[in-house]
Amino acid sequence: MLLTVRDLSVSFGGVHALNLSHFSLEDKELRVIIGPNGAGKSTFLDILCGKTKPNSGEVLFNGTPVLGKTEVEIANLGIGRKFQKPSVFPSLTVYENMLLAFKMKKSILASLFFKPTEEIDTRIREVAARVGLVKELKKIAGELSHGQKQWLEIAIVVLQDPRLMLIDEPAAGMSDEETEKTGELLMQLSKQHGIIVIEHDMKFVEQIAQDLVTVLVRGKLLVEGSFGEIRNDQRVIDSYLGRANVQLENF
Ligand SMILES: Nc1ncnc2c1ncn2[C@@H]1O[C@H](COP(=O)(O)OP(=O)(O)OP(=O)(O)O)[C@@H](O)[C@H]1O
Repeated sequence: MLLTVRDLSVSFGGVHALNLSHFSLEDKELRVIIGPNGAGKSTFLDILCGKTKPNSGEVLFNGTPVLGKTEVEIANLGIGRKFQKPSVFPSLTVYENMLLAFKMKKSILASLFFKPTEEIDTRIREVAARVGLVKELKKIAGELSHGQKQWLEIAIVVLQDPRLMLIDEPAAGMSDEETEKTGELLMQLSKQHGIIVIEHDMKFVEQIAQDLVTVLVRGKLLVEGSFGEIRNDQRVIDSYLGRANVQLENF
């Protein structure tokens, strides 16, 4: 198992945000987590990357305990996070943004004297090709389309070469074409990385859910199953698919 989670619990001001009895992910598995607003999906990813400290529980990443480690230590262990909100530097080029992914791995002093090597250049071009941004490398990131910005964010996570990528709503705000391209990209990436994706767009979930889908409701695991099982599960329909925040257009 790449990731094993037991009895993970966190509350904010007395409100249980997450109470997850178990969760596990295989190496190179692509898992989609769905659930209504406030179900604890982002909180779960926040705990996995060290942004939020749980009250109790256990998280083993490749056999190593994660809880208690800092965000940097967890990133160095091999867990990379892409947040929903774009965080690329808009005035830098795509290439420069990607270069920063290498600089940020170094100490402040070392980053001042950082010189891109041919190896780094090759790697940037290789990852840019994978996310479909080769022609945009010299473009200012602020001028990219919304979808391209999201792919740049994914590229930056990929450049850190994590064994596990945590991705929050990658298709939010994307056109149908961009959404489909993102799905193809994630499926490609899952050949090399374990991936956990949070998503509301059910058409997109259907495209990428090749393995299990996990449904969280009010901080708890409601059910796990294939996309087909989840879609027809009455408990999932009652607590999520029948509700307003799920994106079911064209579904
Ligand atoms: N930093 C925080 N302080 C206080 N309450 C929080 C904090 N983060 C999350 N919560 C609460 O914890 C619960 C779970 O929130 P979370 O954002 O994890 O849900 P979610 O499933 O990701 O929802 P959405 O689909 O809307 O993003 C909610 O009740 C939320 O208000």
